Amino acid sequence: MLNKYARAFFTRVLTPFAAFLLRRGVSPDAVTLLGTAGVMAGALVFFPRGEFFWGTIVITSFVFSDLVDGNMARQAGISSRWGAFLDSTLDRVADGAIFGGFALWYAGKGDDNVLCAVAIFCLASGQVVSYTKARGESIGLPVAVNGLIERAERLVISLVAAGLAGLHKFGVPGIQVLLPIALWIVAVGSLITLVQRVVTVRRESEEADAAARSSEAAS
Ligand SMILES: CCCCCCCC/C=C\CCCCCCCC(=O)OC[C@H](COP(=O)(O)O[C@@H]1[C@H](O)[C@H](OP(=O)(O)O)[C@@H](O)[C@H](O)[C@H]1O)OC(=O)CCCCCCC/C=C\CCCCCCCC
Ligand SMILES: Nc1ccn([C@@H]2O[C@H](COP(=O)(O)O)[C@@H](O)[C@H]2O)c(=O)n1
Ligand SMILES: [Mg+2]
Ligand SMILES: [Mg+2]
Repeated sequence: MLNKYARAFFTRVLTPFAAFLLRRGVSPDAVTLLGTAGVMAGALVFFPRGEFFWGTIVITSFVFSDLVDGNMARQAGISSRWGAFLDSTLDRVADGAIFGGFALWYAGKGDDNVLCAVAIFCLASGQVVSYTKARGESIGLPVAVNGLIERAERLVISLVAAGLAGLHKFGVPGIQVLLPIALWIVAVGSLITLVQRVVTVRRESEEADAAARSSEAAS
């Protein structure tokens, strides 16, 4: 939903910044790499220590690079297969660091095995959700479904909750409960999305196989 409705808005807002970077000689690949490094640092330095507010601030400063890199490539007319591969692959790395950071907190000082497991489930299911689309497309299917919770939703739900939960350290009472709630929502939403995508791939692959068999029989 966010990919559909919010992308146009962010494209308008970020286009001047992307043009500025291009004028300064920065490449889209450099933005992809630097953005991922920033997200990883924010997630792995701050989240395992329970510093959710500062971790979210650092991650938010870098995560929008994922919208800037493609914007730069399109403006400069240099969109490439390599760029698409690098972008998607490093998305997986960044997501691993974010949910891994939550899991490390709950495995350590956060001391909650159930939430540690939920965070690991969010990490794994998010990766599998993205894989279903990539693998389906690689075998020639359209995978014409996005599903309930795509990457943008996973990030917005968990980061808004983490940022607000982090305000607990500044004296806001009770607010830390938002992070467990968000992780449960992302876990359940990702499971539903996974089922939606698998069902779609199953239907599309049966249709494609049937069409191939009938054209073989006809010839
Ligand atoms: C006192 C307040 C303290 C709290 C501070 C909190 C502040 C802010 C908190 C959060 C901000 C989070 C922003 C997150 C933005 C995410 C942007 C982003 O990276 O989106 C990426 C997404 C997908 O891009 P790609 O096409 O490159 O990726 C593809 C995708 O990954 C596919 O995976 P799949 O979806 O299938 O699982 C892969 O299959 C594919 O390979 C891959 O290429 O981009 C978009 O979707 C575009 C839309 C982005 C919309 C972002 C909306 C942000 C909206 C609001 C944030 C601000 C909220 C502020 C709240 C403040 C609370 C008090
Ligand atoms: N280093 C890069 C990054 C991205 N691209 C191209 O942009 C597409 C992704 O667009 P986003 O708005 O989601 O970032 C990607 O598929 C590539 O075509 C690129 O060329 N180089
Ligand atoms: Mg990108
Ligand atoms: Mg991306």
